Amino acid sequence: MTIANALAYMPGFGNDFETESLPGALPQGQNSPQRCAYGLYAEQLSGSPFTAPRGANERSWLYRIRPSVRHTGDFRPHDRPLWKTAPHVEPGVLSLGQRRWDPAPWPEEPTDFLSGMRTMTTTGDAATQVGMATHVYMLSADMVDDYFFNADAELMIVPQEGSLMIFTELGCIELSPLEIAILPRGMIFQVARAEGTERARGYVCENYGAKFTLPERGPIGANCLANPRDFKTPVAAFEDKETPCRIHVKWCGGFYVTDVGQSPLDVVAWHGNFAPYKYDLRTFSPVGAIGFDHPDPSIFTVLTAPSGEAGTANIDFVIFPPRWMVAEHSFRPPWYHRNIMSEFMGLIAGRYDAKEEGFVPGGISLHNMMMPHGPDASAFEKASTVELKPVKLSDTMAFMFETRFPQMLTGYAAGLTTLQPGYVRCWDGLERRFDGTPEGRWE
Ligand SMILES: O=C(O)Cc1cc(O)ccc1O
Ligand SMILES: [Fe+2]
Repeated sequence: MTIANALAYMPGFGNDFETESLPGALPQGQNSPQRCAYGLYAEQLSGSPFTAPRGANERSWLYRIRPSVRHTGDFRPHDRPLWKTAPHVEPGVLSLGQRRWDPAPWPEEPTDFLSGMRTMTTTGDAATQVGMATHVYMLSADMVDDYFFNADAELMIVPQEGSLMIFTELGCIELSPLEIAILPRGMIFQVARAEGTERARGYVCENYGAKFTLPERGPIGANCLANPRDFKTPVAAFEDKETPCRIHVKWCGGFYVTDVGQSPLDVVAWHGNFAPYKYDLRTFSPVGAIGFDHPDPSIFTVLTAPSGEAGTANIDFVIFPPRWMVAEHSFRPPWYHRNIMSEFMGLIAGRYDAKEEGFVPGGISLHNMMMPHGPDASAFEKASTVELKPVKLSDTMAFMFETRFPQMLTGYAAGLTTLQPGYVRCWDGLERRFDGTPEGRWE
């Protein structure tokens, strides 16, 4: 990539930003001058209906070398058989149950961010803007003359291995494991490997519904959890490239490609609040049990994508970061539970406290709607008998895409050789301890 600007970010969540990569490129005092500086075209990108209430109204004004109508031609269908969109129910695949996967095998052929995308689960309906899909990406090649936009969804990218350089219409984001990026619906971008990365792997959540936003903090007050200033939006950067390029589109579950004669990443200046951003998970300030018991994992919500119903998210993005465990006279790991929401989990680094083994970095677990789960037998044994000193849980970063809807497995997910056939055996050791005495039986 040739990028006509430095890699720099502006802090804040949902701010109204302004940035220009050439002096005077951004009009002042108005959006649409009769003639824009540098011969640029003004274009509005709307991320909400024009009439959305102020707090939910998102749009940006882009000042670009060509209007984006010149960045599309005829769309040709393009096959991407491993990237699925809801509604998608694979015949013969059972989605009910508890599942766990080791990291998926790397593709034999080189793949880029688009060809390396493999869908694990889908739910809802992209066309009615409800639900989501989960994917893993595995890439060993850069997008060079290929660009992409996703009309179906906002994208959350959660790297697990390798660093990415994401060049969007509004600027560049360098993204490494323990960071996440959000790319707004419809925004054109390109993904390459950052310097020093040969291959990269991670998780993606496609959010078909309302955009991710910060959860309310309630009685926690004005600070902690994810703080707004730790969200970073890139400054304007543009690519002035007049050679044949392709723009790929995902639209209502279909994939299409169109040829253009130049780079669509030609935005020299922009202002507004519909913009990509990244967030470093290490800046999340967890608030937890400093007395006793184990709170609901919603205390670790980084971002939530609301549905129309209060407190019932289309998606909650929750992390399990390093933290002190100090609860007294308590079983400290997650309790056994059944959840009306469904839980897709990934492990970015280290170990997860509810599972002694078998859940490894790059792996996935799925505990679908109302499916019972909790600590494996050895984690139960250990947590039930350990001396309850303050303990630092370090070297750990798991996350959860939790949705109000059941998640449907794809044929790819169900057929992976890395699907662990004996996962449910991890609870086999949870024997009867009831023997009629208040102490129970602990050998
Ligand atoms: O199932 C899981 O491991 C995720 C989870 C963690 C927790 O601390 C409480 C509930 C929950 O679903
Ligand atoms: Fe759970």
